[in-house]
Amino acid sequence: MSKQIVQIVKIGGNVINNEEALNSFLKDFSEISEPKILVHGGGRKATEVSSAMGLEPKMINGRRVTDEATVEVVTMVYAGLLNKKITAKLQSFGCNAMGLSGADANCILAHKRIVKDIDYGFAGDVDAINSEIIDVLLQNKVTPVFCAITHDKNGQLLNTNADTIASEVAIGMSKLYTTELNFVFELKGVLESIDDKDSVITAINSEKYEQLVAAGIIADGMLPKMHNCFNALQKGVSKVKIGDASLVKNSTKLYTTLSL
Ligand SMILES: Nc1ncnc2c1ncn2[C@@H]1O[C@H](COP(=O)(O)OP(=O)(O)O)[C@@H](O)[C@H]1O
Ligand SMILES: CC(=O)N[C@@H](CCC(=O)OP(=O)(O)O)C(=O)O
Repeated sequence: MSKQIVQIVKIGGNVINNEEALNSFLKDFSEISEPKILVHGGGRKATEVSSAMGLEPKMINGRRVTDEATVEVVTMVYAGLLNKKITAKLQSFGCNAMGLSGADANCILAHKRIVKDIDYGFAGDVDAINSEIIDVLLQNKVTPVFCAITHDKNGQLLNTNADTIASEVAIGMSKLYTTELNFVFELKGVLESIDDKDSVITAINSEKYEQLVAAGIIADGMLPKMHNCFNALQKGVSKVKIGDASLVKNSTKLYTTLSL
């Protein structure tokens, strides 16, 4: 018997910061009939709040350098304000959402990110997804809403790229379901030219990806996003798409599909 489909949708910080776009996206998301999981970022809001508090935001290769003060700010912004706001909005659209960090029910276990020559501070890389507990929620028609905060089981919270969380949750759930992963952001897809918002590259495989990186066409936050897309495909996720909010409504043919 074929496995049931679960839709994993990741929403980025630029859409979250636009109240109208966020409401419209969440309404469409709540209408997805299959079991679904939402993962949200909020990097833009965290940058605003950090700056207002006199902390200088620093990103390297699309990831935030997270010192002790910053991990407190991002926990307040991601696991507090944004996670609860999104959950409440989903409830208003009739979607029984439950907002979670990776520490809740040990859903997402991570370790401090160690990369040669770069100290990212309290940034996390994911080790394990508690797919059994997530499945209990799905079986009870509860929609998990994950923010970008994980933990290390020693009491340390870790700031974790939300694209990575989406991809790891999709991989983890692939044991039990056929998983489809959708990255929703403010553009229509991966663009050939960042100045031409309609120049969507509709299909990218691993070879094309390497060419696009070498040519500098894929940069900044798109680097970890694409890396996560291919990681997901290699580890059992069935479909990966990148596009704007119309992706969840199935109302557009213009988006990027990834393949190995
Ligand atoms: N070729 C490209 N196509 C689209 N976006 C790109 C490309 N290269 C770099 N980017 C940048 O990547 C950003 C998306 O990454 P990020 O900000 O991390 O997304 P999200 O909003 O999902 O968190 C885009 O806003 C854009 O500025
Ligand atoms: C370690 C790291 O980079 N964490 C990210 C988590 C939030 C995120 O990914 O938000 P977007 O999806 O809106 O970019 C950050 O703090 O920016």
